[in-house]
Amino acid sequence: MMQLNIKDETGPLRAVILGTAKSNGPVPSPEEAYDPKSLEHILAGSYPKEEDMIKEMDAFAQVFHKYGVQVFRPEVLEDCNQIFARDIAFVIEDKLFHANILPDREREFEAIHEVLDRIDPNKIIRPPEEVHIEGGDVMPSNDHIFIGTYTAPDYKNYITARTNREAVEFIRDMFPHKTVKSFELRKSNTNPKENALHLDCCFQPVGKDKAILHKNGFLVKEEYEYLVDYFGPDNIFEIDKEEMYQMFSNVFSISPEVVVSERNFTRLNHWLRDQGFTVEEIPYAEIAKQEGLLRCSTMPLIRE
Ligand SMILES: NC(=[NH2+])NCCC[C@H](N)C(=O)O
Repeated sequence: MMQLNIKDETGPLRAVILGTAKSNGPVPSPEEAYDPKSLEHILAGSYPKEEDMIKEMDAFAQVFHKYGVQVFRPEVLEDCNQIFARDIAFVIEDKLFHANILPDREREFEAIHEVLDRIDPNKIIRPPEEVHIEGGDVMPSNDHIFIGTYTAPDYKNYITARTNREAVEFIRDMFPHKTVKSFELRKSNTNPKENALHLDCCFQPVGKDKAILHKNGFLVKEEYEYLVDYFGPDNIFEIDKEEMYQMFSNVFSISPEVVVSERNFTRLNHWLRDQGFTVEEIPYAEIAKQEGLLRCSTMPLIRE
């Protein structure tokens, strides 16, 4: 049996699910897109090629190998986009939550059965149907859990709004001893520069006390300021609209000292090194075209 353990975003990683770009399917039609950045590339004829994305994910797997992390891959389903393992499930402490994801993406969950079979069934939890929640919006931080959400009355008009009010209440009930703090995120179905698809598209803790943050991703000023206060203004790396579009906040921590980042994120990688981090740079610009990056492609199972 596998003992799940996730308390934060940066503890030393021991086991992870890494998505796969194999049999990703044909280029979707504009109507099939469920995020504005994919839509942009579908319309421009620059949608990423499977072979290029496979290479990028191989480079990511190599880094895990280098650090001795146990890596699970989903079973490859035919013509199914399984890159973003983050959203289909998430682990908090010793429980794995089966996300109530966008119906277009539901098939992806069954493909992680190799991992599910190793987990005590009592530790696998499926929230009730009315709870919409995806792992990209959920971030445990020791005695806190941060959740990205969208609760305005036009929620159902946004295919980019994936985590609802019921989800915040559900997580609160599950973890009564933790502070569950929610953040209203800016949503756009058509403009990727005005869309924080998930919380990890505008915010990401790094190390023990630092964070990458994008102000415009948040709809409520006080909620953004809560995070600035939580980490302290000097510990925040604020990114602009263009950097958020490139997904600067979607890097991935292997430990409090080691961050995997995209090789073109010059300003961020420089800052990280200045702060004493080891930065493992890999190419991930093709996958970035689908509005997800490194954190989105992983689903951590065990951190120490
Ligand atoms: N955790 C994330 N930010 N995941 C990104 C998922 C991107 C994917 N195109 C979607 O719209 O579902």
